[in-house]
Amino acid sequence: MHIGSLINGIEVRGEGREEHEIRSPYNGEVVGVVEYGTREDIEQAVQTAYRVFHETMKKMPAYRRSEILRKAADSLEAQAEDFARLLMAEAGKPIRDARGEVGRAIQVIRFASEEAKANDGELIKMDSAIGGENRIGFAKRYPVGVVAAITPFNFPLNLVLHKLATAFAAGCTVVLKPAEKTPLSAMKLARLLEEAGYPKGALNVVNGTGVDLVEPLVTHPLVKKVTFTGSGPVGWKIKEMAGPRKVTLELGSNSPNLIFNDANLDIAVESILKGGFTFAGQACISVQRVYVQKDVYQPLLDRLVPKVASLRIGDPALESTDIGPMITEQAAIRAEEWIREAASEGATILVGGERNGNIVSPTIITDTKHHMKVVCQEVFAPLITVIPFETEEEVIAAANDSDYGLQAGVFTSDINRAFRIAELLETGGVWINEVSTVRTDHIPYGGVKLSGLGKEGVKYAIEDMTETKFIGVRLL
Ligand SMILES: NC(=O)c1ccc[n+]([C@@H]2O[C@H](COP(=O)([O-])OP(=O)(O)OC[C@H]3O[C@@H](n4cnc5c(N)ncnc54)[C@H](O)[C@@H]3O)[C@@H](O)[C@H]2O)c1
Ligand SMILES: O=C[C@H](O)CS(=O)(=O)O
Repeated sequence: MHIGSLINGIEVRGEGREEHEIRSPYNGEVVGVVEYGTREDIEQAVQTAYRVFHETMKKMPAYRRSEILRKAADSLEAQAEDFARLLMAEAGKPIRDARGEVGRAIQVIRFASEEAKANDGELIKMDSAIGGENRIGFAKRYPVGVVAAITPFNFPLNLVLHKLATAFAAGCTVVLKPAEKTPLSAMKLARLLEEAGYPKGALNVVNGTGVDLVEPLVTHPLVKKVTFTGSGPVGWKIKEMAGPRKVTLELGSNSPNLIFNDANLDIAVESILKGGFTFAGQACISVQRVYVQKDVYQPLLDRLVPKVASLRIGDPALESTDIGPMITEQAAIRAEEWIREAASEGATILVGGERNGNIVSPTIITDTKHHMKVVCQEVFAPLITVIPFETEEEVIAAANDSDYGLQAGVFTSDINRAFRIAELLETGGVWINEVSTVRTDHIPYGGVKLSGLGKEGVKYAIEDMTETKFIGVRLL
């Protein structure tokens, strides 16, 4: 696959644009070539998106937007295996996980198709206010216009769709800057959306690095909303750049998962195994800090350690592979350094802790201290820390002692405790008897503290791509 950027339905390439190879994170094979767009491409893309918003999208009825999205979902379903193989190739995602991502992406488009036809406002009970008698009032939502979308490498299809399908459902147009490590699936998706009926220029994609392209994109006067998913430092910098524009930030975390002595340990262990190590832990809600009540601490480890040790590491193309490569060797080296640093300060590596090229073996660390990076920062690697606790108060304080707050998991069979803790955890979402890593694509999703700003989840992302206008009538 050789791609450029997509502006007004035309793939722009050549004319001095730099070529970059996309290589498999597993074996280094060339998977495709991308030509980086320029600042002028950003200018063209935003101008196009602005024109198409006013000339075309504003006139397109909701039922038509819904139909186009439905067609896109059908088309993605028909090409699901091709997309899964591309995700596997460009991101090194094990093929079973890649299929899972495509399955979710199809659902995202279907949710967006339904939401495109949902109510876009509400009637206000005007006479609740003194002076509101004989008035009719309603709040109606309108698309903001041009949306700038910036996306990460780890779910290069689904997280792109959380922005593109929702913007289209809302009636907005988009300029997308996908992760430079995984631009191929984004471009294949853009073509699919155009074939399904997106008007030319409703979706524009400019490929290249964030450093080069994001500042001119998010500061462009015609851009009305910036939606970013990625790492915290970059996200908060983008918010500063974006100034008065609406901003959504979906950032990282070091997700806590709390296991009480009345929990079903088998379910907890299976859930941690999946939630801590899928896609080599490269998910923002990956299980990272596992707090276990003292009397079940050793029994939990006795069950978990052998299962983690037997995860199958290797070629993401194989159906049997559980753990593939990390996205780059640099990312794997960083994880290895954090593990070594913790060990040098007294932490115990119960299993894993080794690196071979881009692959970090699935790792469990105990005897950690709060200040260790593997505890207090986002590890974003196949690594969990297991920490004992005694009381509910103690574990709530420990879980909340974090700069982040995206999702949490709590395992207990005591319904009162479950709700008590759900109220007290400082996170955007809490699961009971499920790990932090689970997300269905229609729930409100987004972090507090340094984990982000605003919500995604199809309906919620659409809301954030609209402005509410009050319209009132005085009855004469
Ligand atoms: N909360 C969520 O929904 C969510 C989902 C997925 C990933 N994430 C987070 O994303 C991170 C991993 O993804 P990543 O490595 O692709 O993130 P990243 O921040 O490096 O890159 C994300 C996007 O930002 C751009 N970018 C990078 N550096 C930039 C800069 N200096 N200026 C402007 N733009 C820049 C990249 O080109 C890319 O498009 C993790 O921290 C993870 O937790 C969060
Ligand atoms: O990496 C973080 C993502 O939000 C995980 S998911 O794709 O939404 O499940």
